[in-house]
Amino acid sequence: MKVLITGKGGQLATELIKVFPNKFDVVALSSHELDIVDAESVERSIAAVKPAIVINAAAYTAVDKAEDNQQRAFDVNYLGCENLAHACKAAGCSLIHVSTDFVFDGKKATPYFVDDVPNPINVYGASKLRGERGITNVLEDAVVIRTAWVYSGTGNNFVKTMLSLMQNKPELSVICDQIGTPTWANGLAQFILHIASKYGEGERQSLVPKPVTYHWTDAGVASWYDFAVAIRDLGIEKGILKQAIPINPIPASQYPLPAERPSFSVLDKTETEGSTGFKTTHWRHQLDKMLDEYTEDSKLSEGKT
Ligand SMILES: NC(=O)C1=CN([C@@H]2O[C@H](COP(=O)(O)OP(=O)(O)OC[C@H]3O[C@@H](n4cnc5c(N)ncnc54)[C@H](OP(=O)(O)O)[C@@H]3O)[C@@H](O)[C@H]2O)C=CC1
Ligand SMILES: Cc1cn([C@H]2C[C@H](O)[C@@H](COP(=O)(O)OP(=O)(O)O[C@H]3O[C@@H](C)C(=O)[C@@H](O)[C@H]3O)O2)c(=O)[nH]c1=O
Repeated sequence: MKVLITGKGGQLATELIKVFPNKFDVVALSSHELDIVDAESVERSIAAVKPAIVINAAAYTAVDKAEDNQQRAFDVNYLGCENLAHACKAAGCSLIHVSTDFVFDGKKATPYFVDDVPNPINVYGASKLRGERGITNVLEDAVVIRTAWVYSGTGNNFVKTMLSLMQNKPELSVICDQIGTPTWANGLAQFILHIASKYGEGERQSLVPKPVTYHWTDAGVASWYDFAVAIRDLGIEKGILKQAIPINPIPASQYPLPAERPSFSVLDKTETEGSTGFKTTHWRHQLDKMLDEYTEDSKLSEGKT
């Protein structure tokens, strides 16, 4: 089965390429090869590749920059999604799209259900919500997967930022009153593979009978502070870090940023686990595995093995 992945080079696309087995004919295209904002580019690529499924891993993910680049954030995260949905509909292929916990305002104190009412509090979240709706309004068998706090060995993310700061700073202050769930991009890619594998199981050649939204993160709950402490402690244990620098828990009010973030954005996965049969793994266990892989990859690139 042919699968087209957008956003090649990003964290998720990189892991998707790794986890999809050979029985899938995977074509991944970078933003230079397929610009999702350009409707013609989208139509051309889908017509040329003829995929059964498109996985949209392309997005504008710079949360703070989006506040000043609203137009670009909406172009990529909304128009780009609509372009993909229309092209998939015309070509008769299915679309798996990835969205975010930042569609919620964070005012709940218990995990968000799929049908809780979204109310984004920053430009990035608002653009992603428009993207979700742009897709589900057009495509009958769209799959939208909301995830959160994604990290991997590729690109920019909290884990790599923390490891770098922990090697260069005497101490760190990290927000303790924003609560969510870290998610290893590799686990998310495995979940997407599980969903893609269901293609064609039903009567129609489609993924699902009607548009569906899943919540998918790793299991458990953490503040950015908890996450930073785990990164430090596992970093020491694995020899990535030489010393354990102090980490001070601070409120978000003491770390002002251009974009406001939800103070609580844990996603409830029980419905997703029940309907897909795919189980989440605790974030700390996933972080442990990611750091092992990261250490191995660093050794390889330094020619130490
Ligand atoms: N990172 C996170 O913490 C979270 C991410 N998500 C969602 O998960 C998905 C994957 O995120 P992640 O892998 O982390 O993102 P990355 O920022 O790592 O990668 C995004 C990719 O999208 C590409 N891209 C940007 N604009 C376009 C465009 N116009 N056309 C085609 N490609 C484009 C980028 O290419 P280039 O570099 O060339 O611009 C890049 O390769 C996104 O939908 C994101 O919103 C959800 C929750 C958390
Ligand atoms: C570097 C640093 C960050 N922080 C805080 C700021 C922020 O609230 C939090 C995380 O910062 P980041 O900029 O890495 O993450 P951020 O861009 O907020 O991450 C979000 O990205 C988008 C794409 C999503 O969809 C979300 O799910 C979420 O993952 O850590 C500290 O408290 N201390 C520090 O030293």
